[in-house]
Amino acid sequence: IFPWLMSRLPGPHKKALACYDVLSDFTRREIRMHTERGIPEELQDFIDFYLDHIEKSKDEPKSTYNEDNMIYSINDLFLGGSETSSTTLNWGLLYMVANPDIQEKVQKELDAVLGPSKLICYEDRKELPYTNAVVHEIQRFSNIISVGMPRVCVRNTTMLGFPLKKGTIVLPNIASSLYDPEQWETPRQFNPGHFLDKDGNFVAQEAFLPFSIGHRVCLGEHLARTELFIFFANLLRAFTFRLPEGVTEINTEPIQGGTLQPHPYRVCAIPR
Ligand code: HEM
Repeated sequence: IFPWLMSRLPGPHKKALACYDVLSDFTRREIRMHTERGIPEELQDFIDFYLDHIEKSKDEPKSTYNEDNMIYSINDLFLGGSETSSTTLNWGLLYMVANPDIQEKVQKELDAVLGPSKLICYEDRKELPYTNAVVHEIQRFSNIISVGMPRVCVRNTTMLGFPLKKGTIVLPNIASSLYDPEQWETPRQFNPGHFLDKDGNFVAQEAFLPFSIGHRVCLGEHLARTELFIFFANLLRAFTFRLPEGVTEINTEPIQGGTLQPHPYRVCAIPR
């Protein structure tokens, strides 16, 4: 909120700021490599498109397209796009260890539908309703964001009948939809049945909002959904996940932080 002040105050945030600088240096080097090779006729990636846009809007005095903003945007994609997906998968493996019957059912479905050498793609989810339901339930139950990004009302308004004054800060409570007892049969239990009808077909749910909703909905939603499905299905096709010998307790309580993380845990990945 006060970047100038924060960079001068001592404290643990200094480490985070130093990591951010390392990331920015990496991004700056990538941009330099692009400018040195020149913008190709056929634009290849995000940096090419952004550089092209800086060039096209250079005569617009109010343009916000500049190198600093490009660095912030690229860093946002790295930060928003890496920890979220890996934390969700981290939860997913923990839930599989805690629910070996569900893990086995996913593996049976994968074995029955996919050939052993077939590369798994996102389209396959249509033939794999149970696996798809499990991936959705991992996201619902782990609720990694829990409270979304703050919003400020730009004018006086009402929400669900409550008056809100201009300037009021509103925090979307994502957990309230992911755990809503009126929307989910067993909101506080890991239950892939939340996304299945009585015949075992996948059913999308309106209250499933881990990526939030509206104009500023997660930009990487589609990428994240694709990654989660493909990574999870590949992991369960190749391995069975079990607790190491002698370990009997599983802690599924989250550590509070930027995202809700599982406590560090050990599992055995047994090749199938
Ligand atoms: C499991 C994975 C992910 C979850 C649960 C998630 C969740 C969210 C949520 C709740 C928001 C806030 C939306 C709002 O302000 O209302 C958000 C924003 C955003 N996410 Fe994700 N995200 C995930 C993966 C990704 C990936 C893979 C990328 C990109 C590579 C990404 C990029 C972004 C960006 C750029 C924003 C800001 C959008 C804006 O303010 O307009 N996210 N995400």
